[in-house]
Amino acid sequence: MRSRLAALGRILNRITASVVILQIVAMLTLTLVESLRKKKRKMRRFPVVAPSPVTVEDDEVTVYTYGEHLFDAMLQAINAAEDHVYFETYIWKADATGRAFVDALNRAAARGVRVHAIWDGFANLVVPRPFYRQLSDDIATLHYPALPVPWRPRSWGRDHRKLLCVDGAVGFVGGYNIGALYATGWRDTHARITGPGVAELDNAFIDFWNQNLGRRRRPITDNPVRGWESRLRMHRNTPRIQVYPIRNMYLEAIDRAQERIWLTHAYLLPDDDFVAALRDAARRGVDVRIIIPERSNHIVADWLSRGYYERLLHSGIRLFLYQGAMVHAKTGTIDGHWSTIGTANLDRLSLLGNYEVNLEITDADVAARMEEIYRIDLSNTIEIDEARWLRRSLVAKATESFLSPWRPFF
Ligand SMILES: O=P(O)(O)OC[C@H](O)CO
Repeated sequence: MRSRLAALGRILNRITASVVILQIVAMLTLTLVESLRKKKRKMRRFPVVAPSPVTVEDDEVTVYTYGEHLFDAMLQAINAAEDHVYFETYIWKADATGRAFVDALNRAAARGVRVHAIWDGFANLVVPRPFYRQLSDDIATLHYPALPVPWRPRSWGRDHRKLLCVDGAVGFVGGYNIGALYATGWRDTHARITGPGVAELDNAFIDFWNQNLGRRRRPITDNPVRGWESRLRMHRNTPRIQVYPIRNMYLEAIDRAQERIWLTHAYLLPDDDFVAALRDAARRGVDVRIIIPERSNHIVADWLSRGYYERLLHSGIRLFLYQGAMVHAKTGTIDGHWSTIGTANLDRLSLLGNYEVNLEITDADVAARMEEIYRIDLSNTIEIDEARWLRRSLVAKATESFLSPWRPFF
């Protein structure tokens, strides 16, 4: 009996290993085919909204939806810096845009501005090290380690944040990484803040820096004063202390919604509770819409994401596929009151894995701007029709199911 069980165990192990290998082969094949197709695909223009500031109490919030506009504003802020620059990015490409940031940071350091720069090691594995060596020795840097300590799960999170703070007077946060492709080819969203709300961003940067001093870095001793009742609040996922408030921020806002929940997300792989919250909202009559890229830059993520569509559509949630360009935004706006612009995707890596920052704004004027942007984005989408979606090919359905066990890894 024991030997039969052992034999059965061996067979099961082999089947499991074969399925896993097949899944990996399938994902690699999809990625390879897509990368060949991508080379032939032409980038298309997409509608954008000119940035203009919205007043929120003593702050001003400007929403950026086009990379060139944003990068110009960021470089302008660095060029005008007099006291300090805190710069943090997930991806920092070694191209013309990346170099423009190196040059601006170097110029700021050369005129005596205190400059700190952080970038993620894993996200930039393909970027040649000499690129970062162009940064002046006067700049305090943190190349966040590419490899975590395997036996310390708290070290597994990537630094997925995108932040810039200048002189405590102006700050930027949102989905944009630094690179030429993002300047013109991707539709993303970032916010620029001026006023006391910048302290929220400063504080987020300083905490991260001071938690990662290592042996050679000096702490930042600034202590930005943050208001208790501000309409602008920063939520920070911090794996090191096992705190992930961004998921909760979304769930709470979704739970409050009475009229509309309009989300735009690059990668849609929500957990079951998140899906349940959206479905509950749709069932109580809330207009729930999600804009997602028709084709993102990660084809495997797209296939995993498609596995959710049926359930979402069936509950009355409307899905809109963004056409001709990668939409990389991580935003939401609810009921004309609440908005968020941040770095967190709707996937496990962002909601329960990485360092992330999301700005939560409770303000009708900002929500109106976000809705205006949403309507413009909608004009560049095609809505998924539930009946047609149900008729998609059997191969497509099988691929979605076959890959679905990998969702928790994204
Ligand atoms: O991780 P994100 O959301 O900054 O997106 C980055 C792209 O996926 C890079 O391939």
